[in-house]
Amino acid sequence: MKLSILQVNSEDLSPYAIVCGDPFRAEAIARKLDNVRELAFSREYRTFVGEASGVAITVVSHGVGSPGAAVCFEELIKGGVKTLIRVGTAGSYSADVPPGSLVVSTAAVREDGLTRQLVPLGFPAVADSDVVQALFEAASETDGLVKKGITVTLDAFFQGVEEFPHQKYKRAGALAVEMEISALYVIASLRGVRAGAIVALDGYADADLREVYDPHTDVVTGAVEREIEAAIRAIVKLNQ
Ligand SMILES: O=P(O)(O)O[C@H]1O[C@H](CO)[C@@H](O)[C@H]1O
Ligand SMILES: O=c1cc[nH]c(=O)[nH]1
Repeated sequence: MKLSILQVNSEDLSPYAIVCGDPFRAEAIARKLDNVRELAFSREYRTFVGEASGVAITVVSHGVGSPGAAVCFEELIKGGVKTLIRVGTAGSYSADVPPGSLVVSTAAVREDGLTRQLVPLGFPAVADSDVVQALFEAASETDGLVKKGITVTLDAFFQGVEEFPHQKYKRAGALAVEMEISALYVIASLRGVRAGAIVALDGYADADLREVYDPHTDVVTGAVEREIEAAIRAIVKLNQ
C-alpha cells in the first residue's frame, strides 16, 4: 500500500520507527544505520530505512507541531509500524536538567490543539513503559545527564499576549516543553501501538525564546548525538 502523504510503500517500512522534527536530523540518524536507503522526501516528511545490529529501523521526519506530526504517526501506523520513538529537542524547566541533558518523557501534558479533537481532555498522553525503560537504560549508558519525567506539549513556540503556562507546569514538576509528544502518545494509545520519546534540552523555556533560543550550540549537538545513539540502542534492546 502506498502511503499517500509520506509517499512511501508500506512494504518498505519496518515495525520500529524513529521519528524527529527535522529532515536533516532524520538523515543524521539514518547515517548511523547499516544498509540505509532513502525512501521518500515528501513535504516535511523524509523517510529512510536501515538496520542496527540486524534490526530494521525506519527513520522519518515529522516537521514542527502536532497536526503535521500526527499525519506522519497515523500513516506510519497504517503502514504497519508497531513501535515509535521520538528523538526531539525541548526547552528545560529546571536547572536540575540544564541544556545538554536528556529527558525520557514518561507522559505529556496535552497543551496541544490536536489531541482534544481526537479524545476527551481527561484521556492521558502516556508513554509505553517498556519503551521508557529501554530508552532510559540506553541513554544512561551514554556520557551525560539523563532524567525521566513528565514533559509538556505546547503549540505556541513564540509568545503572544497570553502568558505561557510554563510556570504552573514547572511548579507541578514537569521537566521540559516541546511540541509533538502528546500527539504521539495519544495516537499510539488510540491505535494500539507502543511509543516513547527522548528529548535533548536546548535552553531554558521560561526565558524569552526569541532572543536566546539557539539549538545549534556544541552542547546541544552533543546531546542530540547521545539521544540518537540511545534511541537506536533502545530499539535493539526492545527487539531482544
Ligand atoms: O527538534 P524537534 O524534533 O523538531 O522538536 C522541537 O523543536 C521544534 C521547535 O524548534 C519543535 O518541533 C519541537 O518539538
Ligand atoms: O518546543 C521547543 C523545542 C525546543 N526548545 C524549546 O524551548 N521549545
